[in-house]
Parts: sequence; C-alpha cells; structure tokens
Amino acid sequence: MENVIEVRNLCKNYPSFQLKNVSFTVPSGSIVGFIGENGAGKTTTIKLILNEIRRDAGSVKIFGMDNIQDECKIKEQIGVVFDESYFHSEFKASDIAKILKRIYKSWDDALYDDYLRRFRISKDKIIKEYSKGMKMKLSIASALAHHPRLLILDEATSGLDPIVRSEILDIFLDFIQDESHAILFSSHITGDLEKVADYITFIHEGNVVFDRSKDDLIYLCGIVKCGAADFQKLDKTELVRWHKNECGYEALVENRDEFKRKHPRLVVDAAAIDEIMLLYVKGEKA
Ligand SMILES: Nc1ncnc2c1ncn2[C@@H]1O[C@H](COP(=O)(O)OP(=O)(O)OP(=O)(O)O)[C@@H](O)[C@H]1O
Repeated sequence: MENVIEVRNLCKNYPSFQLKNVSFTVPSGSIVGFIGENGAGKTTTIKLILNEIRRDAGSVKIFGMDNIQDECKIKEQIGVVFDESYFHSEFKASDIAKILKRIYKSWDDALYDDYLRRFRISKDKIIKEYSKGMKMKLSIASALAHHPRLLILDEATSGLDPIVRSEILDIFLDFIQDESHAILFSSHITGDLEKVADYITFIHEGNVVFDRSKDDLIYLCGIVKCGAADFQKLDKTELVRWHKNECGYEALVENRDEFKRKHPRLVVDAAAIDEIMLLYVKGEKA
C-alpha cells in the first residue's frame, strides 16, 4: 500500500506555539482521523500540507511529489473542505460551478449536479439563504466534483446534525472504495471517526502522540476501572496512562485481553477514542 500523504518532521514556530517534528502518513485507500484538543496544531498541520503557510522544517509528500515544488499538479487532484464556507454569500451553487470549472481541468458538471441532487441543494438559491448544513454540503459537493484522489477535511462535519453527518460519512466511505483515494479528516466528533477511520493520528501540544490503526485502539486497548486498593497493587509499567476520579482510578492498558487474563478480578472495558485522548492528555504515566 502506497502513501498518498507522507509528512516527515514537520515544524512550524509561532510566538506562542510550536509544531514539533510532526510525522505521519495517509495510506492510499484509507481514512485517517486527525484528532487533538483545541489548539493542538491540526489546522496548522493541514495548512502546511496545503502549502498555505510556510514550514520551518520538514517535508510533505503528496502522491509522491513535494507539496511546494509540485503544488499545482497536486492541487488539481485534491478536494479541500474547511469548517467555514469560503463562498461569497450572494453566489448560487451554479455560480460556484462556473468559477471552479475554470480552475480545475477535470471539473465534472454532471457529477456536481448529482451531488447537489443527492444533498437536496437547489442550484438557484443564494448561499446566504443556506443553512449551515447546506453550506457544508455545497463545500463537499464542490470539493468532490473535479474527481480528486485525496480529500482533506478540517472539521468539515462540526455543527451538523447526526442525519446529515451520516449522509456525509457514507459519501466518504463511497469515495475510498477506490483504492487509489484517501481522506485526511480532522474532527472533534470521535464517534464519527470510530465509524469511518482506518487510522487515528493524535496530536497534542504540537507533537504527534500516536499514529496507529483504529482497530488496534478500539479492539486491543482497554480501560481498567478499579478502586484505590486494587490500583495500588498494580505494576504501573503495565499501564499506558492513568487518572484518578471520584470513584477510583481509570487506566489505559495496551492489550485488554492479556490484562484480563493476568487480573481476572478487575473490570476492563473497551476503550473509546475520546477516553484514550483524555487519558493521554490528563493522565499520569510510570
Ligand atoms: N497565524 C498564527 N500566528 C500565531 N499563532 C497561530 C497562528 N495560527 C495558529 N496559531 C496558534 O497555533 C496553535 C495551534 O492552532 P491550530 O489552529 O493549528 O489548532 P487546532 O488543533 O486546529 O485547534 P482547533 O481544534 O481549535 O481548531 C494555537 O495556539 C494558535 O493560537
């Protein structure tokens, strides 16, 4: 499997924030969920990938090409959706098509119309009369209508209701049926990523904490919940992170089946992505 995106040791220095040697990959045929708390560096990383801001060090390859030297060739094959619509509010969906047709050689009017129909968006309504969900759907239709091979989405489903989100997630799943396609998808809605992502890249304070298969996280890792007496007896090197709360302790373990075999009396649940994030951010380690 080839990588559609390869980010290596990417650095960006702002006066009060540093992105530090960020490395991860987006393999072809996969959806990578990009997670992290507010201000962790997700948008900064995405802007560096898209060469919208200048990097201080590191490299980004997209389709095997350098993201700066081969920017035009790369951008022709990428669809991008941010959490805000950048379209002029007096435009209609039909005006957007006229503009994007001049930008993308592979713009496909029929495909655009098909997405608009699927999303129930009128071509003749001006954008300022759209709801937030309609604006987001228009952005997604516009990002897909030139047959991109890569979608980069920054909080593209935030603020949308579960029905609209599920429709959009289905479109993303359709999109990656083509093994040469890939999606980098930043989101705070970890439940959506649990549904569609193949890999999770977790960034915290400008550092990548982990970049691994979602199935490993969900099916392998576990959360141990126990009281103080049981917790004191545990070998802390068996725990990835732990956190004390009002009811006792919660700890993340790498392999829940193995842990259960060793400690049959303790309760070990499957770990949700947001619980893992919380333990990494707030938890202690040996
Ligand atoms: N142009 C800029 N100048 C200075 N600092 C900046 C600039 N852009 C972003 N930052 C800082 O970089 C840090 C990371 O911001 P970024 O937008 O990448 O976070 P994020 O993970 O996308 O957060 P969120 O989930 O809230 O969107 C923040 O501390 C932000 O203030």
